[in-house]
Amino acid sequence: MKLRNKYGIPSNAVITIAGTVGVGKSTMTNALANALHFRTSFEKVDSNPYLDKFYADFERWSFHLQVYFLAERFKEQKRIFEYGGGFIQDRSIYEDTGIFAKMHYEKGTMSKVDYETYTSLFEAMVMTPYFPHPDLLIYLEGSLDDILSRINERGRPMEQQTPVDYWKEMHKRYEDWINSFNACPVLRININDYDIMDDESSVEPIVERISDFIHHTRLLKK
Ligand SMILES: Nc1ncnc2c1ncn2[C@@H]1O[C@H](COP(=O)(O)OP(=O)(O)O)[C@@H](O)[C@H]1O
Ligand SMILES: Nc1ncnc2c1ncn2[C@H]1C[C@H](O)[C@@H](COP(=O)(O)O)O1
Repeated sequence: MKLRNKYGIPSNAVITIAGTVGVGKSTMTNALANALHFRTSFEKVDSNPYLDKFYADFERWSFHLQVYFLAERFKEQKRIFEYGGGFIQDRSIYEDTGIFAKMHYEKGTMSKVDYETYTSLFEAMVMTPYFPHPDLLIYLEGSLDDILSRINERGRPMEQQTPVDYWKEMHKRYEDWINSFNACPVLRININDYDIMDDESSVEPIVERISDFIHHTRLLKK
């Protein structure tokens, strides 16, 4: 029996996976999409025309990269809407502004005027009643050491060449961000509490938690 039926997950649900770089979002996106027979929405990394340049020179490319990600995520949002849901999404649009753009502005690698332009574009596109929020945001959390090991193990050169302080700053910001995030319901999962790489069946307890969560929050909405 499909796990989706067993746990009564609505076929139109939209679940977004959030968390810092390297924490395991893409891996979780694939595992959940396979288990639930949902479609996936991934962010563009290999074909991203700005990412390498951005890591080589934050100041020069941070605005370009944010605008690129915003456009890509918005197109994905439209695709999800057109299919009528049933998606697992790798990273939420909220992290672009709440983590990345804010961090680069506050660290001085994005100018004030660029940040304001970006923020007003984000608000015009996202903070409207027409933008559907996900049914659930799964927040993956883990220790900085575990995450640094995963970044190294994955081996994207531009991330490995980035100073550890960058990932440390991001890790701290993620914790602060999730503690005040309220755009949609949040399910927090510690990366030490599952092992989907070695044991595919360990996704089932996660599906069960998702089911409890979605049913609870849908009941509250009624
Ligand atoms: N549950 C897990 N257990 C062990 N390693 C994992 C797990 N999830 C992801 N990884 C490894 O961590 C690295 C980063 O995972 P990835 O899913 O690409 O992270 P993200 O999408 O959050 O950047 C990859 O090398 C991946 O194989
Ligand atoms: N909005 C963003 N600003 C800067 N960098 C970003 C943004 N969104 C993603 N990224 C970077 C971080 C990683 O190097 C890659 C992919 O992210 P991952 O968490 O590994 O899926 O893009």
